Amino acid sequence: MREAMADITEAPEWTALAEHQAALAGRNLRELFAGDPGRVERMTVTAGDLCLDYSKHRATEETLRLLVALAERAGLRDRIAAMFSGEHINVSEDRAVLHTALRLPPGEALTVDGQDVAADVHAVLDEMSRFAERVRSGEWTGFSGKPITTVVNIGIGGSDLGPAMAYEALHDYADAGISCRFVSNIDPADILGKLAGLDAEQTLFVISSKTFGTLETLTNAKVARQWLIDALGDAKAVSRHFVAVSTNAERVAEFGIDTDNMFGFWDWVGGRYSFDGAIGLSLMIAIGGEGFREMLAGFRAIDEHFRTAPFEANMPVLMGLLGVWYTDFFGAQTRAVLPYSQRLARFPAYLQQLTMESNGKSVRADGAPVVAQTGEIFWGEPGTNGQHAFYQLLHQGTRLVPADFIGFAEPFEDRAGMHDLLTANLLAQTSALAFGKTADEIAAEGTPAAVVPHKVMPGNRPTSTILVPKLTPKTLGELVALYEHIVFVEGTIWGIDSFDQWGVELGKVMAQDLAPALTSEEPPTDAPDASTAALVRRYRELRGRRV
Ligand SMILES: O=P(O)(O)OC[C@H]1O[C@](O)(CO)[C@@H](O)[C@@H]1O
Repeated sequence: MREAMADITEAPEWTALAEHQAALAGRNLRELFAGDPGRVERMTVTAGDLCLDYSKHRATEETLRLLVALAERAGLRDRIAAMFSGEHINVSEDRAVLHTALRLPPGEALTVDGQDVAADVHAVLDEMSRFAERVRSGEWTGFSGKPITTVVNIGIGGSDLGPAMAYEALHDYADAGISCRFVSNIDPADILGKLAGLDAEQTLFVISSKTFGTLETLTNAKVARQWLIDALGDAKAVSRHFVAVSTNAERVAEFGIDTDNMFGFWDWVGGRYSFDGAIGLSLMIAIGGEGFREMLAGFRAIDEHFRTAPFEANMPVLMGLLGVWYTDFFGAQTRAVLPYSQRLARFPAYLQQLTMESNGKSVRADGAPVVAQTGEIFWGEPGTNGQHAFYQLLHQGTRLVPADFIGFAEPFEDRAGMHDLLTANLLAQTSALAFGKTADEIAAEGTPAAVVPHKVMPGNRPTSTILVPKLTPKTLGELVALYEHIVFVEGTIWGIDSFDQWGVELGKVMAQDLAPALTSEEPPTDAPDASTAALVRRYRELRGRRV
């Protein structure tokens, strides 16, 4: 039986925040800015290369003081120390949570549960680098002796979203002429689409699965293996074209991949926290070991900042606390993440797993029901596409949607001043969201009275703006670590275990149970409920099977 946790909503700090919210609710951002010339300077914080302006939040100095007090009450300081030192803070699985060890600098020691974790991490990184270099230089060839030109990562969830997002973000740094594709869905359209046009002789498959037991990944991997054998006419080709990333050597061997060509990690790395380790192999092959290590340096810079900066100047702490502020004191349900970079198109999808699989929980770490709302719903699209789709609701809808805007000063390429226009749009949006336009201002422009209410821009809509010099391996690492730690801060306040994901298991088991009923030519037997039974019959009818 775990020790019962205190109810955070009963803490005086929570009550103080609730009272403060009531007092602040009637004040808008125009007022908060007008009465406070030092606001922007005070509400700007840097961490590594990231600069966050959080002045456009419905918060004052007092809000931040109270939020920081809440963090202290929740024991955030000790929790951070516990995570970094390898305590088993993933209580439901009795595991350490050590993704931060994946980016420890060479030479720094960390022993956890009697294991030299730092040495293990660097041994795998070195193996990955050696292998990546062999592929990149053409020394590692396919079965027929030709160099590899395409890497296909097969994985799902954390074994896909991280490397897929990072490859798209960093493909300009792919300097060895090797491109990557990512297959995840069990829908055959995914793998068939990604295999189309590939030259089997020059394709390397990286089968990425922490457990090596995931239905989607193993099924796709089998399809890929058959495709390769059909194309090259020899099953012996598999060993030159398949490598694995996993914690489970036994299953890798069972699948038929030589464990000499397996890159390992450990149960103290959660899937959604893993692409800065071996799960990033495809990315490393594309951008090289050096680029990958630059990315790790970015992660590390934010780890250090998170671990050491005072809460008042700590970017992940401030952003996490503001997440709690809107979720629990304003009733906000969602948070938009709006990168003004086409290269970060997959960043919101990546964050969805990172944040929602981590903090979408209704019980606390001690097994008792949560006492507050948890788990922001993350969503977003790159700017400016979102502006022409859903920003209408952000500006004039009835819901409060706090948003993170992410912009980059230096482009990779530019035509006709497009990059400055992109940035101008980011700045315009955050300003319009914050300060809006009043009925008087609209009427003064000569707008007919009947139209004025439709054009009123209420403003007072909170945003963070993160400005980054350039999208590089390092700054991508910084951005990802920032959100990893935001998740941690929120999870700590809510008292939940942010590192398990039991909620995904039931559906997986039920799908396995249902599959025979769909595929058999015999009449269907049991289904779990009447609706599902009827849908099974309908599906079989449509598929021309006996009902
Ligand atoms: O890497 P694996 O073991 O194939 O798991 C893939 C994904 O499946 C999940 O368990 C969710 O279903 C994720 O947490 C994980 O990232």
